[in-house]
Amino acid sequence: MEYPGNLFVVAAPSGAGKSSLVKALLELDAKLAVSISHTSRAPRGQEQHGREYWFISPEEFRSKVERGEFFEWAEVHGNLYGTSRASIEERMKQGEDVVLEIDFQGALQIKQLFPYAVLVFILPPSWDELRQRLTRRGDTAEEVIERRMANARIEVAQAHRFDFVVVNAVFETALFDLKAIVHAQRLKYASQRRSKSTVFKALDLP
Ligand SMILES: Nc1nc2c(ncn2[C@@H]2O[C@H](COP(=O)(O)OP(=O)(O)O)[C@@H](O)[C@H]2O)c(=O)[nH]1
Ligand SMILES: Nc1ncnc2c1ncn2[C@@H]1O[C@H](COP(=O)(O)OP(=O)(O)O)[C@@H](O)[C@H]1O
Repeated sequence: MEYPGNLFVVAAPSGAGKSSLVKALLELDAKLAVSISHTSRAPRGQEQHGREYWFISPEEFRSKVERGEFFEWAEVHGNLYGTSRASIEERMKQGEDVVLEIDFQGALQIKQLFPYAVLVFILPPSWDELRQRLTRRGDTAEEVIERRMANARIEVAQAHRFDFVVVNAVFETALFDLKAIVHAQRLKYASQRRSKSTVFKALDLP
């Protein structure tokens, strides 16, 4: 499948800082939009239906899977998550850029479907720091933290299948790396079209 916009996929073990980094990236870059996923997990804290996720029941999720409404879906930490076609197709058809913040299984499914998608894996600087971030966030029970730490080892073992790996030690440095990846991809894509105006647009020099 091919659409005219760029597609960026960001994955990371839980607590590595993916949501904070993508949020900061979106604030800096008005041309990027994040896709809102569907999930069968219950909302946490201040989360709102249609803002962080579309929260639906496991039964609704399964019937959407059967109707072929997802580009990809996966079970993560015991809950179901998926990227619906409706959430990104329209935007991509318009040639706009989309970021998917999903787990590594979903990222690899997206790469099969959209070989031009740019896959970025966010790494924590150490296992200890990952545990501390999960604990500091304060919304995750101790036994859940243990499960996430165990999953993190499985997830990090897949990092070599990604196009880029960004280490989130110092937040601003990791954000800078992400910005560089987005910029480079835009430029590469624009130059493939061999038009000066698209190259200038990608460089923010319209
Ligand atoms: N495959 C897939 N994974 C998703 C999707 N949406 C979120 N995830 C992943 O599901 C995992 C759990 O997310 P969440 O429940 O928000 O918890 P968090 O890891 O603490 O932020 C994270 O790795 C997300 O990236 C999706 O649409 N598809
Ligand atoms: N570079 C960093 N240094 C220290 N803490 C960070 C850094 N990046 C993110 N955090 C913090 O770590 C916790 C997990 O980040 P979050 O973005 O929720 O992770 P994820 O979406 O990957 O689960 C949050 O409390 C966040 O503020």
